[in-house]
Amino acid sequence: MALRDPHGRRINYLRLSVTDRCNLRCRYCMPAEGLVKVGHDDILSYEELLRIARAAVAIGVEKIRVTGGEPLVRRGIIDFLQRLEAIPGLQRLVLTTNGMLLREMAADLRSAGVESLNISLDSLRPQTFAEITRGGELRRALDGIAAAEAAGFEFIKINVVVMRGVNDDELEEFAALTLDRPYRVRFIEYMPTLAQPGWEATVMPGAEILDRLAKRFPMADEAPEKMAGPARYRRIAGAAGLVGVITPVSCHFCGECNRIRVTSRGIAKSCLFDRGTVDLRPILVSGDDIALGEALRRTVAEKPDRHQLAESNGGQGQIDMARIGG
Ligand SMILES: Nc1nc2c(ncn2[C@@H]2O[C@H](COP(=O)(O)OP(=O)(O)OP(=O)(O)O)[C@@H](O)[C@H]2O)c(=O)[nH]1
Ligand SMILES: C[S@@+](CC[C@H](N)C(=O)[O-])C[C@H]1O[C@@H](n2cnc3c(N)ncnc32)[C@H](O)[C@@H]1O
Ligand code: SF4
Ligand code: SF4
Repeated sequence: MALRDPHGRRINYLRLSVTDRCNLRCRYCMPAEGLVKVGHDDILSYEELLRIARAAVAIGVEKIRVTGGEPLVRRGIIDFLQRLEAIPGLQRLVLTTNGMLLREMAADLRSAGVESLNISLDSLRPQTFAEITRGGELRRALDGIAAAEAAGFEFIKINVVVMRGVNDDELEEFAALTLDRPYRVRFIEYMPTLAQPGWEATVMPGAEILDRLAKRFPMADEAPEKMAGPARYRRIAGAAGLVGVITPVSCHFCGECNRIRVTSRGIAKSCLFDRGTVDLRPILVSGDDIALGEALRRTVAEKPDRHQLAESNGGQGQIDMARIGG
């Protein structure tokens, strides 16, 4: 029977963070010095992550998105993904990455059974890219995307966090990438996850982004994909790919929320912004996988109907994106 939360939403999607480490330090996600490192013993083993994934599938999860930190920096990730993909009942295994290691790993990800990739890319200009990521090399990210295509990943989703005054002058250039490539370029509203007074000035609302693009390109709405996340898409006339917006700040897409999250430290979260959490570690130690499923059901039962970002959390700095995985 389908898994539903108390608000009647069907929950079939788990975002599983496998590490909080990262090879970049994006300004909107991490402090300059990085996060206080969690010891290897505090991070769940692959065996434990697999038990959680199996328990989740047993209660109704059909799609798992592996995330981080940066998931590709964890050693042994390919073998783990292969085992994850083999879980009976799991329909879709997908992954979000910053692309830095795709040049070396894209082909193995494909063979491991990862169905599609979401790749973060916030600028097409080397200097802006380096500023946002605090030292990242644009060439590596672009080579990573090319390697993913060469490995057979077809509909690559490109995540662009739009920040007014930082990269909002590149919207049209990003949208133009979809003209002859089948990318899904998604413009994401910057979320105030780190303490930042005056964060509102940095957010460019999705509606404004679409208005800007409509001035330059003729576009039509596209139907959402199955088991999809929060992006809403349009297609520029004649384009191979799609442009989309993800609007966590200006527009509540919470009414269609379909997901729960588990961090690499074994904390199940009912909502990206909510502090209602269930610690899975004591249950993992007990070895009782039925209880693990029950704990995940409790997480679903605690899902709020929507986030309170605009009302309460904004600029307070309590959302640890790199640990939660977005
Ligand atoms: N507010 C909110 N933001 C989310 C949620 N899920 C993803 N996001 C944000 O959306 C952006 C893109 O996330 P991705 O990891 O690419 O995943 P997605 O777009 O949800 O995934 P698919 O639709 O499965 O491709 C990130 O900035 C996430 O933090 C959510 O449930 N709530
Ligand atoms: C936390 S990252 C983890 C996966 C991987 N390291 C990556 O960057 O794709 C997942 C997504 O969250 C997004 N994200 C992180 N902090 C954000 C913020 N403050 N506002 C909007 N999106 C954010 C990133 O751009 C990325 O697309
Ligand atoms: S957004 Fe992704 S790549 Fe950037 S610091 Fe956060 S985890 Fe790392
Ligand atoms: S903010 Fe929370 S309730 Fe809203 S879509 Fe995201 S996870 Fe779901």
